[in-house]
Amino acid sequence: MSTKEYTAEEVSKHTKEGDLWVIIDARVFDLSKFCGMHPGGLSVLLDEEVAGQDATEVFFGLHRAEVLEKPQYKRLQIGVIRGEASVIKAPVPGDISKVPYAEPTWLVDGFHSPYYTENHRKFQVEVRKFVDEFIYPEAQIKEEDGTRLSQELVDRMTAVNMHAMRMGPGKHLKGLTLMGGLVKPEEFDYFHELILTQEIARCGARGFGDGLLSGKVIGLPPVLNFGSEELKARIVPEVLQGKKFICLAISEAHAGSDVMGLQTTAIKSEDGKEWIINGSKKWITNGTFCDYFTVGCKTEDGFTVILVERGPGVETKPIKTSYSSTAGTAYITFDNARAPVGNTLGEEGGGIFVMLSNFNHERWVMCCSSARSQRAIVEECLKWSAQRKAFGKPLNTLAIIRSKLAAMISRAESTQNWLENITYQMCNMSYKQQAGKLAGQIAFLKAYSTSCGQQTATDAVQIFGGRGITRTGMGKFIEHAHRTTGFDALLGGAEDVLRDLGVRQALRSMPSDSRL
Ligand code: HEM
Repeated sequence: MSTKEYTAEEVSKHTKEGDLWVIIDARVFDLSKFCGMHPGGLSVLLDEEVAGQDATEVFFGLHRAEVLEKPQYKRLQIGVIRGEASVIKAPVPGDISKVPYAEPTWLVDGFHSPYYTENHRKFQVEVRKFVDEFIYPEAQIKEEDGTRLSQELVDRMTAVNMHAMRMGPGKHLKGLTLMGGLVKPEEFDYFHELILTQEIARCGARGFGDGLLSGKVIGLPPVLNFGSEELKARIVPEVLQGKKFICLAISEAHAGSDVMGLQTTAIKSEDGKEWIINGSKKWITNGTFCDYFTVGCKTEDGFTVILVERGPGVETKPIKTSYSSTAGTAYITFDNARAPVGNTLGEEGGGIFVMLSNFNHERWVMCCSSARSQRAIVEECLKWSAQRKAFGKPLNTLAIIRSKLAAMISRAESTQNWLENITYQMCNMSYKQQAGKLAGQIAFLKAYSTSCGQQTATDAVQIFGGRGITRTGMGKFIEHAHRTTGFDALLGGAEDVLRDLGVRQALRSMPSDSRL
């Protein structure tokens, strides 16, 4: 990048097609060759308030700051304005945003939290750097081109044992070096996991977020908690090292939230050594590229969960959903597929228990990312409404816009605060206590956070106008959030089902001796 100095007067001499300069944030750009290729057209650049002038305000009203950081545009800069300094800072990997409410309060200067230790804080710093440097750039590319995440990124995550950390605290972390030794395996708790999940959610790429092996986050726990020692020894290390991939295959064309309505069957072979599985599964995240499938099946004794390996009789086809195919969402058919009886997870007929024990953690993970995604939208709206002018004034001078911002901020803050409270309970309750006491709390929080997320996305579209429904440019994250918040609201249980579950749990523990 050239640091050659110019005066505003020198720049003002270059105002024609073929000889066109502009100033943006004290930086001088030569657009002479580029102006014919400018996606916004030539005429806007030849405007007398733009050509040869300081176009900072108009530029930032129309482009995301990252445009100037792209190599093909960065090289258009030929110098700087003498005696002036740039004020708009390019984001540095790992930075904490200074925009109000863009970060949860525990990361904001001057705020305190009873929940996060020094170790959580150090962990957050390292995870954010990792995400900004390695995950964010790939997320943006893959969300668009729809291809599967790269093995290079999988391996980078393995090097710091991120796949294992995403499974939460537990025995599977024993002996592993986490984040270069920053956290001891026995100290890793649900707040570390919350941090990890929320930092990844900042990428604003919902399909990629699922493509980043979220199938493993929900598909591996039944193996870890209910698989035989032999099965775990064979499967778990290669999955946590990113060499093999696993997903959870429960929902079907026939039934989703109604687990007992599932129709995929598993019957024993004549010699009793194998399961023979027939049926289909739908909307299976990561299914297109998985080696292992944690499958819910109807068996003689009821409902049983079985680990099926990719092989004869197993076929996966991509399903086109409204988010990116990088998520690997699949329709899976099992036609006389076989799995050893030793691959049964939990008791035969005890599949409901296996599933239910999985749901709390799965839903809590979704709450973590939903809370953080909402906050990212709040940041986008605060920035946009400050830099965009309408009727000659910034958008945020309009009371109706401020009212929408108030509602968005309140939703993001309340979701995060409730989430942190539940996370604290998880850190302090036994597994059994969590199952008994937190299923309702987590179900309510999941329904609450995803309904907040949907409302915030809808409000954000109103604030961004046409850009909120445009896949590139200023409103690209708003368009994306609006198109994909519905996934959060469905996966892991539809909102109404979860609210009802929460109330039914509460009713079960109503004291019989209480009266008005
Ligand atoms: C270094 C200088 C510039 C570069 C590299 C540049 C690049 C771009 C790019 C990549 C887009 C596509 C949309 C996006 O990705 O954000 C765009 C759109 C646009 N640009 Fe520029 N631009 C420059 C300067 C300007 C200036 C000075 C104006 C002044 C009016 C301008 C007006 C527009 C308009 C009106 C659009 C269409 C925006 C929309 O569709 O919402 N550009 N520009």
